[in-house]
Amino acid sequence: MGRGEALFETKRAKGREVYKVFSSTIFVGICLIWFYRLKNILGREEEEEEIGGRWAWIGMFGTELWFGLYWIITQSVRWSTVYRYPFKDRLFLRFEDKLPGIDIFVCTADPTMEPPTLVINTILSVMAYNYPSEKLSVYLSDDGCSDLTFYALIEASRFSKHWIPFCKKFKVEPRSPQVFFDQCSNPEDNVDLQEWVAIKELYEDMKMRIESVITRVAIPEEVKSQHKGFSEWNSEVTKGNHQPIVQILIDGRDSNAVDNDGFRLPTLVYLAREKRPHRLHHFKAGAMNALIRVSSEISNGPIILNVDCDMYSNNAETIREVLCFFMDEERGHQTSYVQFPQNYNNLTKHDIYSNSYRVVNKIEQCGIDGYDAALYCGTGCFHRRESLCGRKYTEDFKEDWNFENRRNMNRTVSELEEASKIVATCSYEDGTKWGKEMGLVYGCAVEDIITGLTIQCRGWKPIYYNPEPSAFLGVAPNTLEQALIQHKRWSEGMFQIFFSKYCPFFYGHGKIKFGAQMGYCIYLLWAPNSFPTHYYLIIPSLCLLHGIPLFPKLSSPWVLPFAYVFLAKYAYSLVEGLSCGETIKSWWNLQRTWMIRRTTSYLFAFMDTIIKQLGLSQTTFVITSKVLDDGALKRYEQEIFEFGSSSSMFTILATLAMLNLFTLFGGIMKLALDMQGGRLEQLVLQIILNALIVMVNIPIYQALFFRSDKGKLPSSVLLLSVFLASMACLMPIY
Ligand SMILES: O=c1ccn([C@@H]2O[C@H](COP(=O)(O)OP(=O)(O)O[C@H]3O[C@H](CO)[C@@H](O)[C@H](O)[C@H]3O)[C@@H](O)[C@H]2O)c(=O)[nH]1
Ligand SMILES: [Mn+2]
Repeated sequence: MGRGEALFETKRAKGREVYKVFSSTIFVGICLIWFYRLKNILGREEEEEEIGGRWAWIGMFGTELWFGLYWIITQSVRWSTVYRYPFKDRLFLRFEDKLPGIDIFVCTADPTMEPPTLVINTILSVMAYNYPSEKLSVYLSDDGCSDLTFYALIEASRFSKHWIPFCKKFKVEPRSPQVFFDQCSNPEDNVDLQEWVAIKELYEDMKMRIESVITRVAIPEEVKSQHKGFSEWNSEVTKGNHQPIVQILIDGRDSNAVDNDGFRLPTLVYLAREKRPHRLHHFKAGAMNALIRVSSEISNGPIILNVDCDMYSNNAETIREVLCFFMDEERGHQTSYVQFPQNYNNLTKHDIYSNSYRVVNKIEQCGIDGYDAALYCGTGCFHRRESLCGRKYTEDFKEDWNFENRRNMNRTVSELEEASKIVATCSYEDGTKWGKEMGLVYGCAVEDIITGLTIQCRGWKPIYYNPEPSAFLGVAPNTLEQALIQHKRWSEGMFQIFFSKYCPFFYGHGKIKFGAQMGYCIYLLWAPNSFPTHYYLIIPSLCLLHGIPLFPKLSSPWVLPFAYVFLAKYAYSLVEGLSCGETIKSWWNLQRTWMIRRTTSYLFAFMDTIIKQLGLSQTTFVITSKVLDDGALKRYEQEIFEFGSSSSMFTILATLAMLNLFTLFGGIMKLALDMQGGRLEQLVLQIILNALIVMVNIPIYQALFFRSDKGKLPSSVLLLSVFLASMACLMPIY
């Protein structure tokens, strides 16, 4: 392999031309549907008089117009799919002795929802990367400012002396100890049995110590005496009100900081940035910006990896692969960040809450990448420090990869800590560009997406890379409520971007490609999908009950576009899903999940966005919990829907389900009594639609009527939903 060969390659997906032809036929179908609606609304007056439902028809037109336009937007990312291939052997030949320093940021925010053992497993997995340890620096940002998390990190720093050499010696994968021991309850062939038993025991002991401290709530005095850092937690410190805390637990420059085999350890730093009441802290974006500054004082690596506390490294080689995208002589200097997909290790077989995002990860993200606009998704992302800190891309930009040049070797640990505290105060950002043009952008619940967009608009070209096996694995929300809360935050944050000055069509105009602008809008417009979906779930069913036809009759040729668009779209979606690794059942679950998200999370997100636009409330960030009680966990594993409370979201779901049940039976009964063949022919499509909705809702009926476990829907929800659905059925339709 000679010098100068590219360090990575980009390939375009095949078969896109065929797809373009196919999607054009769907487009024709959609236009015909629009035409049919318009024609009927405008020119059907006499007939109208007797059947009624004019407004219902107008609503159908509006709904189908929206769905059609939204479908067009989703096409952009299917026309330009690219795949990336790094060559890490070439990197090895050219750069092995010149590898740069890497700074790794892990964010945590709450010791109960994000247990310290989970956090340190992530920390240990990234400390153990197959990379020169003295060039790695790992930073934990603790927005919970919890001495329990701090204690766990001290324990992890000690355990790492055993864990890192063990991983490197036996090429262990994955390098999260918990996951590693869970996955192989018997040591594999390549691992020495004695050493395996010894290290497992050390791990279990450590875990027990951490958990026993957690159950005792307060840290025992004898533990506190082990480290000076505990003195920071005096009686006045609370989560939302405390001084900045920076503790360098391992100083990678120190020649005494070595593991059991005598090799240098990575730097390890604990950070709790200052927080004060009445001071906005900007959630994760604020934490990340503090991390950027603190790390620039301590290690100042040119590349920053950022992971959420649950996203452990699943492949020890990842850093070298990523460096190919940054260090390629030809194109590397354009790369701002390399984003990996968010994958999870706690998915069930048929993915009941549709957390796998297989099509998004394998097609849509690659499609946006094809327009040089890979999305930044907040975790599993390697950034170039310069581009993240607001630098504009210029052709002559050249990174200084030299490790020694960048790092301050002379300052003592306490000098570094003091300097870091200054940049981690609340007031440090006052009057600066942090949160606007520097670092992560403030004021949006999806700080990641908006930040990625601004970086692209500064001329950089990010990369999306989806290797096998996954580079990172995390914890997906495993109750319905958690999943919906997450989607509410996401869809709200994204819709807010659409309305802000960052709307890709304006902000990105002339800076990113039009396809990319459309690609962004697939996600930015999640929230407004809620109304048309509600409409389609309610009105055709009610009209069925009232005998008002909304679709062409079966013998009319106008049935064809409806049937074609529906069948072609769903058949394609199924094929696409299966090709990305969905099962038929998980695909079916996905259709249900979309319905549920759109009718609940997106509805609330839409309304809250409007309220925020009016200036009536502030951005918040509701953290998704990563723990579950045993009963709920068991139900999750058995793929039984978890409700268990009477939240308003569940009431909406139950009401929609009951309504469709009533209208289906009511509508069919009425038809049967009527005995008019012509009527039936006119309402067939509505019956089919209504029946499909009922089928999708089966788990909700089970939770309402047939279950007795804790995760069922409470009877108060049943009563309320029956009441609301009946009222809706009594409503006249115009
Ligand atoms: O005030 C806060 C709130 C959250 N976090 C951290 O942010 C991360 C993501 O929070 P989580 O509750 O797990 O939300 P998810 O929906 O799983 O996060 C996804 O979506 C977020 C944007 O909504 C991105 O920030 C995340 O990176 C992305 O994984 C976690 O590590 C938290 O500890 C903070 O550091 N400070
Ligand atoms: Mn998460």
